[in-house]
Amino acid sequence: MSAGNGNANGDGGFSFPKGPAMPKITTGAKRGSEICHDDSGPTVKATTIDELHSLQKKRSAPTTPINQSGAAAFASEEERQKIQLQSISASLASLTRESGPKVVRGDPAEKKADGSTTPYAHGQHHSIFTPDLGAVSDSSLKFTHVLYNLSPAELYEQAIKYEKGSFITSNGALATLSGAKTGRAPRDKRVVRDATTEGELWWGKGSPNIEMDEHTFMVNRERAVDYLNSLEKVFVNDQFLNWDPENRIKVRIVSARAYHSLFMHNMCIRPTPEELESFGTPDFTIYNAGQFPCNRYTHYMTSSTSVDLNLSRREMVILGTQYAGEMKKGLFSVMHYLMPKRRILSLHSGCNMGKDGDVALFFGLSGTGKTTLSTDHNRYLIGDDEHCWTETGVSNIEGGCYAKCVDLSREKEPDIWNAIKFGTVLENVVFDEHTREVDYSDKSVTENTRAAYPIEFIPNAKIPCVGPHPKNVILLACDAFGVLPPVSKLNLAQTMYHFISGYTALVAGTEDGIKEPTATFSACFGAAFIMLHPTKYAAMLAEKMKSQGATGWLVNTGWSGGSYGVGNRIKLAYTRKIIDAIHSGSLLKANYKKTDIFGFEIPTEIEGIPSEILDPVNSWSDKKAHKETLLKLGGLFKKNFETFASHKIGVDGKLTEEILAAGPIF
Ligand SMILES: Nc1ncnc2c1ncn2[C@@H]1O[C@H](COP(=O)(O)OP(=O)(O)OP(=O)(O)O)[C@@H](O)[C@H]1O
Ligand SMILES: O=C([O-])CC(=O)C(=O)O
Ligand SMILES: [Ca+2]
Ligand SMILES: [Mn+2]
Repeated sequence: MSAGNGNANGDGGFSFPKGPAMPKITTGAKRGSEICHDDSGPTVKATTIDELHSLQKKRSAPTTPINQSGAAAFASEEERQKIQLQSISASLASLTRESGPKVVRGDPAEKKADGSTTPYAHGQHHSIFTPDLGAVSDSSLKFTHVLYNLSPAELYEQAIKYEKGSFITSNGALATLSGAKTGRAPRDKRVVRDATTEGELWWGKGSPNIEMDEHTFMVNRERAVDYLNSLEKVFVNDQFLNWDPENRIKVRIVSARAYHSLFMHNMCIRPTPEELESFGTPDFTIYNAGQFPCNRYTHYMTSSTSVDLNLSRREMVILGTQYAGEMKKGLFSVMHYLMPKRRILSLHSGCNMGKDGDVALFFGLSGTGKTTLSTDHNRYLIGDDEHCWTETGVSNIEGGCYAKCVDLSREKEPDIWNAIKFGTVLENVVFDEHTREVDYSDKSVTENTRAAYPIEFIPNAKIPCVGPHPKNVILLACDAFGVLPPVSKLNLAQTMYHFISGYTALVAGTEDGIKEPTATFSACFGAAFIMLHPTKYAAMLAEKMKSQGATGWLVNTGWSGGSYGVGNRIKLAYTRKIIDAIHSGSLLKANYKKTDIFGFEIPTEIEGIPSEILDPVNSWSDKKAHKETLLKLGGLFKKNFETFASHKIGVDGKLTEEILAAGPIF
């Protein structure tokens, strides 16, 4: 038994040997022979642990001095915050009861000095707003905490503390789950049909606008608002849409999840502190109560999901789906209504620009390659999904990108790979439980795994995200039939024909319920989001392409050598070479031949690509099957176009005729 060591006693506990007291350890007694060195470095100023913690966080000062001369001249920061909260309280108001909930800024979990977490209206806290009206319901007795435009770091903490399924992956991204819905639910989208929208919007067969009445909208709005107000805290994002300063839209997103707040932080344009100070009233508000279902006893509700757009009220309500893409695409629908009113064309397209200022648009349905191909290391990225084309050029609507992650590889898509880092939202991906390394090939949750990141995460993003008029208009189709050529040069009428047709073989997953590629036609390469008749957008596109002398191209990013199941998807590396040849202008100078049925002009050679794949018939071993499939697809195009045959496109009757003649002929 050695002195100084504890001994196990009979009870399995420890006792110390009695005896002379241990010699006291002294330090620094003899210079040069210390056994323990003195630990008395500089000490912290705090005397209690709470005080120490209070030192850690520096208070955010008002970021700019209050502008006394400008329009937004507030007496004090306190008053400015009060006005801001008043505006948020008004946004959250139940329209059948009180004027708005009591709101307070900050995290309810953050204890105040006196240990309380609930603020009092007459307390000293300066970020409180209490409406004057008396309480007529229990919800008006409580406070709703507002987490206003939180930073990514704060949102990470909120998500990890309070939202199941939130994790930090090894690359620093925030992995989240969107719940039962992992794609948009277009069948659950409703648009209010009222005196104004009745005549303005596209209704009926083929239209994405399934009508609902104003009253039903209010029922759902009340449901969403009551749900949000019942929570201890809500997230509020005040942001912008559209990089064109003259056509910027102010949006407010009220949501219940840090995931949704961070997603919109990344996807919308982030205001500077100065811009936020003078934000004022939003032009459009989203109420995202996605965790809460809609009530199926409500008229027009055919499932427990409802995504409702009311253009007159400038509001959108989300019930029964947590898939964040609904917010992004809901706002896009709004832009598809607002912009054409200003003679601006809104486009479901990616957009990038070369070193010499040549701009290309990439149209295509979900999964056809807009994000993948517009993210090009040799070009400036203007945006990956939603743009406007004005009298002066193009502008991105969004402040971020939303990339598909299925089978993502560092080697094939390095810029997207590197954009997945701290701040990025990673939806529905699977990762190693220990290392937190993401396995992008794992589709256990969904095929439609996504990364949402701010556009500046792409190194060659063009900030501000605007550019001159497009030179090339590239229509992307992922042809599961494998009969469309890898690239075709189109004349204007053909470009319009294919723009209105909007063909692809939908890649699994983005829209709820679709599991395998199937042929789809979606007008303007985004019928789910347009608000007016497709010919309205087509006429504007024709007019702009004509006046700018832009060239149209159709690029098949889908199958080659046979249909889905027999052939293979065209190598991304080949598609990139094709796109390079379009950008450089070399493809315009190539030799062309005309194809049967579709009458496409196809190049006979492109540098870096085996020439035999340029004409699909060469890559099919079964020539008869090829011909049959080509005719089958041609038939599907014809049938789809029937509904447009009776519509005049633009002012020029001649163009309409040309467009009708630009489809497959057999
Ligand atoms: N030849 C190819 N060209 C383009 N993309 C390809 C090709 N082969 C495979 N892919 C894959 O197809 C997917 C294209 O998806 P992308 O995110 O670019 O779609 P998107 O058009 O932006 O759709 P959404 O509107 O839904 O965002 C990517 O996962 C990409 O890796
Ligand atoms: O909206 C989404 O979920 C993804 C997308 O970009 C599209 O489908 O076009
Ligand atoms: Ca995309
Ligand atoms: Mn899209």
